[in-house]
Amino acid sequence: MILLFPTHIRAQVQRTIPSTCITPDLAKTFKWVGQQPTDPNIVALQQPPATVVVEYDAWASANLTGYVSALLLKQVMGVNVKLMEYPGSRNTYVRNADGTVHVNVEVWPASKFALYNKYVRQDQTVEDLGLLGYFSKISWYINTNIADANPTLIFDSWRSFQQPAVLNFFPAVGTTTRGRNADGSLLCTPDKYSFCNSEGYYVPPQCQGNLRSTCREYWHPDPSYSQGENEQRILSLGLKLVVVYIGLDRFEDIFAQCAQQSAYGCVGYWWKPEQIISAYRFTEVKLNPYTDLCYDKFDPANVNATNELTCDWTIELLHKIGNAKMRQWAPHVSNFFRLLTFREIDMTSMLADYATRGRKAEETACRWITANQAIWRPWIPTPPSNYIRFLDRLNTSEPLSIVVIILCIISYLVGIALIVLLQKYQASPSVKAQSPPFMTVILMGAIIITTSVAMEVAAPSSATCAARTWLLAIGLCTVLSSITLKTWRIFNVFGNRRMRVGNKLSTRRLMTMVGLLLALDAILLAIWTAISSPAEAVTEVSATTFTYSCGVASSDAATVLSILVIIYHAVLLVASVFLSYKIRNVASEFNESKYIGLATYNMTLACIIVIPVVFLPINFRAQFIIKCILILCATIGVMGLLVARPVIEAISAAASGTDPTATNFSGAGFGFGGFKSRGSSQASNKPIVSPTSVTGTINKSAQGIPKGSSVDDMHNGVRFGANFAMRSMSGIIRRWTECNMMLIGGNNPALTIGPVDSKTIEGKFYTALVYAKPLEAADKEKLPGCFFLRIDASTYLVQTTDAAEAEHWVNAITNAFAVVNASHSRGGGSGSASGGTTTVQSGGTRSVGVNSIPGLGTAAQGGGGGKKGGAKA
Ligand SMILES: NCCCC(=O)O
Repeated sequence: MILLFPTHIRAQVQRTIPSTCITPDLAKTFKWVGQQPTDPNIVALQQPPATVVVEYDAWASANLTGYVSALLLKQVMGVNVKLMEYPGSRNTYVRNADGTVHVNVEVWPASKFALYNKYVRQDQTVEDLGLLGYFSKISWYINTNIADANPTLIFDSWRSFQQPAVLNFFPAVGTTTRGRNADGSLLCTPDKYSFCNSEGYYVPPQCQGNLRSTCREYWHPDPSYSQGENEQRILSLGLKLVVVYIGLDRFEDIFAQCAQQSAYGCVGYWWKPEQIISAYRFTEVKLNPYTDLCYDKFDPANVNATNELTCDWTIELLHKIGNAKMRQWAPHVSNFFRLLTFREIDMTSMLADYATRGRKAEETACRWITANQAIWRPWIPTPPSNYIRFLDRLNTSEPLSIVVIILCIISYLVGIALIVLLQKYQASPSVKAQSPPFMTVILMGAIIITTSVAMEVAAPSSATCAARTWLLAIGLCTVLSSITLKTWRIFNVFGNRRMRVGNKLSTRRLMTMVGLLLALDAILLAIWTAISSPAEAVTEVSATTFTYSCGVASSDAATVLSILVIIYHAVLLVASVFLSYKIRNVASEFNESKYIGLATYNMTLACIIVIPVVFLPINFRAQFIIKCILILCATIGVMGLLVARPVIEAISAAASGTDPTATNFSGAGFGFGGFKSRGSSQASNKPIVSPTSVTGTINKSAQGIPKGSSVDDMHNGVRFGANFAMRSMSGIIRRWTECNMMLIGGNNPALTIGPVDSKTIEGKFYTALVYAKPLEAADKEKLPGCFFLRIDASTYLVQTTDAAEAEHWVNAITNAFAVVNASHSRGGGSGSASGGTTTVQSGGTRSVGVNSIPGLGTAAQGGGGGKKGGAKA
């Protein structure tokens, strides 16, 4: 059988459910509503869903059943009910299956077996919620008065409608106005019901053409009710009737009006139980008794002469149907509808009340509820044990919150202190080299992130939930975009050999880019906020406790937006990691790739842990502390590695007087600022090379040489530098150290570095793998007179008097070690580095050690002046 579902274009109506019927005191006894615990921490939560849509189809008994169930659900069980009246019943299975409605309280099954099989048995998208309790039957009725007024004629048999003498009492075709849909179209049109003609009538062959005037009107409220059955009966029984579809809204009045007079007859489709049948005088028309066999020959989709229907309707046992998933998401509502049953007397008494007391279904339903508590009381299920749950929320005075608040305060103080110190030391090379404007922006980002963590302590609400996400995202974007763009500039200036655009990447330009990235982030966040509507949401903690956490509307669009926001920040994070990796070998004062790498590693690790922790179903306190501590550690780490480190270097340099920008230096320290004013080099003592007392020797040789200057001893092939400043290019805090340097040329070259402070630290003697390199142009301006010295794998910055002096040393070292370095590279490569280094005792009295000159890296331990490994001394 083909199932046809005509489109219902008559609008459905939402009915208002009164809020006063059951007294609050009575409702409270069922323990679903009105539970007001004295402890303010106990909150009674209704189970989802917030809204259950109850359908009833537009006739009186269903209207009453709908109102009784809606009033009880709303007022006794606290469920939000939307009560919908539908004009046609046939699509109720589709509506229940797709969730447009959740329940239909009164379904007439006889004409819907095929639908039942499809949706309940096969698809299982609709659930049979059981019998409603009262019986029903559809019939043809005539007004009793016409039969009483004409006792010689028989009106109440189907055969009467083959008799012209009887038919003469009934309205001629076209007398009664046809019903229309809200859009003005006729109720029955051929596109929706194949049996109807374009005039909106069903006209059987025995009434077509000239025969039309011999036929009379048969009144039908709606073509979707018992679809095709009336039409096939008229055809199969050869009745002289044309079906007029009047519409349910007018049918009752027209039929009741007919019942109250005897001048004309009317025959139409109606049913019991129903109020007009009991309130007015109607007589059922006798049809052949119902048999299954009789209905087997009927096909509602094909009303024609090849099919047949000649018998009566069967008695129907009405039932309830509902959306199959309701059992999971609203078990208490599903249980209520399973238990809902009315006796015959309940419905007939309600219909009588409805007919006689103003036809207001909500009032009749309320009167019945008030008078029949004993009947409906068993329908109300007992609330589940977890219906009332304790609210367990994070308190600002509990230890976890206090720990987070203290960490936030520390983070704020570190951030603010660093901003102040940045201002103070902005001219110091170690600070200046890292671009103070970027460091300030990074600190501001860190402070914004800290604020987002502080918001975690505040109770969730629409405002705090949105603020947490906004602050975290904007803070992250500020930090990451600053790091990325700063690193990008270094990459382009020093690392990217193909694209030298360094000069174009001014700080102002890069700051504009940071602003653009932030603007894009803000746009993404604004769309995310509009679509996701962040707000507090109930989260189960246990069977008896719940908490409020931040949640978002669950929709595909919201998920996509959340993923986009995460991807946007992940891209910035990956970009900063990638660029810091790319510049890892750039030998520049600007290069802090190691620290950027460490900072981004911290942040990546925090994200890798925080994101799953936020989504995992773990205890909200554990979530809170893990999330806050990780974010704060990463934030403080970023401030420490990228800002505090150069600031501490600057403070340290200023304190020791080795800050090249310092205008004054203390007597104990070494001031590069004073170099240039110390005059020209002058020859003095000839250095004596002795492996056993190198430091003492070069320090003796340094006496009398102006600080920072060099002398060449051409006779011995020695170049001597006094009071240079040296600093490692690696290490967290890189301090300048004052030292003397002696380069010995010839077949066995050697570089001796001796600390000026020879009483407390030791010197070194290098015989191979010693390289020198000039600074990049950008560095030269900031660090005048400096060159890079690479010994094995460690790189140092050495500052001499001026650029010419630095260049001289670069050339001298490169030339002196050219042959030895080449043979080491060919032979053992850099692995032989330690073999080229001998640590010498200071003053011949001190023991040999590692890290003997702070800031100059680690030297292999050597004997008292002996050479080790592959060194070619
Ligand atoms: N009350 C009559 C309903 C008939 C039908 O649902 O088709």
